[in-house]
Amino acid sequence: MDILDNLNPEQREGVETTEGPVLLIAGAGSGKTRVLTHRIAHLIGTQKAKPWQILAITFTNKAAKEMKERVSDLVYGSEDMWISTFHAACVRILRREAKHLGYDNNFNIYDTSDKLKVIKDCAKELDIDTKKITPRSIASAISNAKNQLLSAKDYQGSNLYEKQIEKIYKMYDRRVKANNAMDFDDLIFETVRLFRLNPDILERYQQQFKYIMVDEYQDTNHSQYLLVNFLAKGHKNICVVGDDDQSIYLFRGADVANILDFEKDYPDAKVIKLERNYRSTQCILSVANEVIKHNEGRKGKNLWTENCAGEKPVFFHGTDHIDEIQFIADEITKEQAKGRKLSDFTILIRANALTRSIEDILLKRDIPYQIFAGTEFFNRKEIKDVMAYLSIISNPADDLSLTRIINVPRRGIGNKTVERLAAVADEKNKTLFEVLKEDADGIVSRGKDKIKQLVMLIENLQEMSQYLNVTDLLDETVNRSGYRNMLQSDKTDEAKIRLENIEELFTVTKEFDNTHGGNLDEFLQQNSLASDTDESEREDSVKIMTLHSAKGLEFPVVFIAGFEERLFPHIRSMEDPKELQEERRLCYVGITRAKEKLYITAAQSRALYGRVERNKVSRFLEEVPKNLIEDKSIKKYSMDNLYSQSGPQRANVNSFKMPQKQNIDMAYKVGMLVEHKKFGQGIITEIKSLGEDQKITINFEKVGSKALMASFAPLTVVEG
Ligand SMILES: Nc1ncnc2c1ncn2[C@@H]1O[C@H](COP(=O)(O)OP(=O)(O)OP(=O)(O)O)[C@@H](O)[C@H]1O
Ligand SMILES: [Mg+2]
Repeated sequence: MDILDNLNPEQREGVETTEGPVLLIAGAGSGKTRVLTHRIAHLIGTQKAKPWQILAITFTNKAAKEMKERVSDLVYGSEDMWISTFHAACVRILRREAKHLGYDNNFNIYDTSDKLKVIKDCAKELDIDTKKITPRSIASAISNAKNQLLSAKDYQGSNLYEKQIEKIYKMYDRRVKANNAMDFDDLIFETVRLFRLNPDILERYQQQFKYIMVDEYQDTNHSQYLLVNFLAKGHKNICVVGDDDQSIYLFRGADVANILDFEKDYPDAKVIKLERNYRSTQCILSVANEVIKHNEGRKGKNLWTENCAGEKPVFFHGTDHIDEIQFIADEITKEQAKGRKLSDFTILIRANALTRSIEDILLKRDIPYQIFAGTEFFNRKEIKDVMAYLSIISNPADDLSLTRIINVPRRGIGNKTVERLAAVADEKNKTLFEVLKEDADGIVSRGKDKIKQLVMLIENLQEMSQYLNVTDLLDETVNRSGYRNMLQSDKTDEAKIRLENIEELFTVTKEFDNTHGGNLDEFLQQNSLASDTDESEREDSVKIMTLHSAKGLEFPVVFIAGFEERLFPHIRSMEDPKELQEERRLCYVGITRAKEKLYITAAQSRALYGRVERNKVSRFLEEVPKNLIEDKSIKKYSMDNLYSQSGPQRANVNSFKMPQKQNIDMAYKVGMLVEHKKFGQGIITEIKSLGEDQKITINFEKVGSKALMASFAPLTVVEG
C-alpha cells in the first residue's frame, strides 16, 4: 500500500510538497504529526533524502520516541535520522563541535537542581539575600535572558532587581563554564553561538540537513526559532507544523508570533490548513471548540469530525478532593469491568501538587498508576551521588560533581578543606581535581593521604572506563568508593531503600549497555536529558500527568481533575488577560487529548498546600453550554447553582469533611517511629517547616518514602 493512501488530500499536499517552505497550521488531532511522519517516510521512500539528511524536531523525548516508532513502521533507516528534541539535537552537535567554543567535548549538562545549587552558591558569595530573591526566580530570569540570546556579558540590569540578577548571572556563567558544563538553556544558546561564530560549521550542517521539520512550532522560543532558521537557510526545505490555539509555553519564552510570522519570514511559503479532526468524538470536540472560542486574536478555525458523536463529556463535583478522586477511581473500575485496560486512562492535572492526593486514593484502591512528572529517580540523593562519581570519571573538570562526592562516603575531608581547595582552584584558574592532584600537599595539613587516595581512586576508575561497560564501571565505582559498604553497614530502612535504588540504577545501565554499547559519556548524556515526560511506561497502569506534558499525545479516556478557579486557571494567571488566555489554551490542549471519553472533575473543598481551600468551579466550565455536558454530581451541587455559589475563600477548617487538623506542636522528631492510618508504620527521616505547618518525610515499611503535611496526616507516635 502506498504511504499516501492513509491521508486526506490536504494532508497529502503537506507530504508531497517537499521542496520549499511549508506551514501547516491546524487544530488539535487533525493529523499534523501524522503528516510529518508520513513526510519523512515519503522522502526516504522516493529517495529524495538519505536518513541522515532529515532533521525532525519534536517537543519532548517521549514525542521523539513516538515519532521514531511511527516512522520505523513505515520505512527503514529511522535510527540514522535526526528525530529529536531541540535539546538533544543541540547536544549531538555540541558533542562534536564544543571545542570551537572553548569547551571540552564531553562537557557536563546541569539539570535544574545543579543549576539552583550553583545559583545559591553565587548568591551567597555576592551577599544577596535569597529570601528576597529566590534562587528559582533568579534561575528563571537567567533562563529568559538566554532564551532571548542575551549573554551574561551583554546582560545589563536597569533596576535594582535586575542589577542583582546581572551580578549573579555573570558569576553563574563563569562558574558553569569553568566546570566545562552547560545548563539546558545553554545547549540552544551555545549552538546558536557556534553557528554565528563559525560560518563554515554552519554551512556544513546546512548542507547536511536537506529537509527540516518542526512539530509544535507554536512553542518555539526566540533562540530555537533562530536555530531553525539558520539551519534552513541552506536548502530552504523547511516544514513547520503547529496550532496557535495550543501555544502553552509563554512562560518559557515561547512566542506564538513565530508561527504567525512564518509567512513573513518565507513569503513563498505554502500554507496548508487542516480542520478535520480524526482523534476525538464530536461531543468532545464541541466542548473544546466552545472553550477556545473565548480567546481573542485567534487565527480562528472550527474543528469537525466524521467520528461518531460519542458520549457526552461528564462533569463531577465532589464534596471534597477525596470524594472527587473516589469518583475517578469508581469510573475507572466500572470501565475496566467493561473491558478497558488501565493504560487507557489518563488523569491530567494543572499543578503537580495534586498528584499526592490522587496517589493516596489509587494506592488504597489498588489501582496501579504511573506518574509522568518530575525526574524523581534521578533526583534521589544516592543516585545523584553515584552519578556524580560517574560524571567526574567522564569529565574531570566537573567541580560540582567532585564537590558533591569529595567526602561521600566520609573520608575525613571537611568543608573547610574543600573551601580552601576551591579558593586555590579559583585563584590559579585550575579545576578542583587538578588542585587535588597538584597542590593539595601544600594546602592541607591533615588528610593529605585521604586526598591522595581519592585522586587515585578517580584516576583508576577513569582508566577502567576505557575498557569497562557502564554496568561494570558502576559496580567498580560503588565498591571501590566505599559507597556500597557505607549503605550496607548502615542498618536503617532508609539505607536499605537507598541500596535498592542503586540496584535499580544497575537495571538502567544494563539496559543501556545492551542497547547502546556501554559508552559512559553517552550514558551520562542520555540521562542528563531525561526530562519530566520521559519515564518509560511500565505495566498496565493509569497515567497521571500534567497538562503541559500531555501535549501532542492522545488517550482513550481522559480525566481533567481539579477543575477549579485558582487551580485552573491557576491563581497566578488570573489577573493577567494574556496569561488567562494561555490557561484557556492549556484547557483546550487537555480536552483535545481525549479520544472517546472525557471527564472533568472538581471538589468543593480540598486540602492542598497544607490548608483547606474552597474554590468555585473553573470559569472554563461556565464557558461551555450546559447541554453539552452531563452533570453527574449529586443533585444539590449541580452545575446550575455552582458557579454563582460562594466565592474563593479560605474555609473554616473544622466545617468540612477533612482530616482533622492535628496538633503539630506534637514535636515530631527525625528517627521517630510513627503509624499512619493507611500506610502503616514508618520512620521519620526528615522534617521541614512550611509556614505554620511541617512537612514530614516518612519512610514507610510498606509503601516507601512519603512526604506528608503534619497537620493533616493521620499519624500516631509509636516510639521515639
Ligand atoms: N487521514 C487520517 N486517517 C486516519 N487517521 C488519521 C488521519 N489523520 C490523522 N489520523 C489520526 O488522528 C489522530 C491525531 O493525529 P495527530 O496526532 O497526527 O494530530 P495532531 O494534529 O498532531 O494533534 P495535536 O495537535 O494534538 O498534536 C492520530 O491517532 C492519527 O493517527
Ligand atoms: Mg501533534
